[in-house]
Amino acid sequence: MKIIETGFDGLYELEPNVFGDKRGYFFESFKKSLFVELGITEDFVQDNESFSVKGTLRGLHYQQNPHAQAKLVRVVSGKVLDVAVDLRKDSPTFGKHHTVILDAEKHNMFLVPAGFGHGFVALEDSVFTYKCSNYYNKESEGGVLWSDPVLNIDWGIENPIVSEKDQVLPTFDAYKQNPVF
Ligand SMILES: Cc1cn([C@H]2C[C@H](O)[C@@H](COP(=O)(O)OP(=O)(O)O[C@H]3O[C@@H](C)C(=O)[C@@H](O)[C@H]3O)O2)c(=O)[nH]c1=O
Repeated sequence: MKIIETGFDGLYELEPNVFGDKRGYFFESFKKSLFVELGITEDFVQDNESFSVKGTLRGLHYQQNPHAQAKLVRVVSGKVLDVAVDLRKDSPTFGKHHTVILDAEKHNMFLVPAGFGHGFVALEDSVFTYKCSNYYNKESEGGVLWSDPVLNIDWGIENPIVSEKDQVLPTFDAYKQNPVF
């Protein structure tokens, strides 16, 4: 497993070792002992999967403490642009974001720690899967508006398909008035 630094504390891209042969491929998508060796000690307790048609955008989401979640995300088919925004008010990268293309053919993953807003746009029809270090808790859900110009995220798309809930998330300036991380 190759771990790629992003310049953000706790945020990593991961590239597993993939064994290809005439049948197809094999790789270890999660192995606790290996992650611990890499310094990733999250206790993942829930796995999620979603399917998004090309042009769908989900995010930017988080759960507040004590239900905050680290997420280990990847796509099993298709390709997405994945985005993590640092929402930790005392972080040197507060308000900044990092993007990575998650590609089913590359099998790469993104480890997004608690304290980040997370979202993605499907560049193709995509099946997205992720492990979470805390259970879903509806009352703890929060988010920041994906299109907020203050965040300056280049999603590479003009009119994405967005849920009603995600169209009315607070701006980053509003989040800054009452940060939760
Ligand atoms: C996230 C989640 C949703 N749900 C339900 C609530 C709702 O009825 C339905 C769809 O939920 P949402 O619209 O919030 O799904 P979605 O927009 O895909 O939410 C996800 O977005 C990405 C970007 C993330 O980072 C995830 O943590 C999660 O917030 O699924 C669960 O039952 N468990 C869960 O863990």
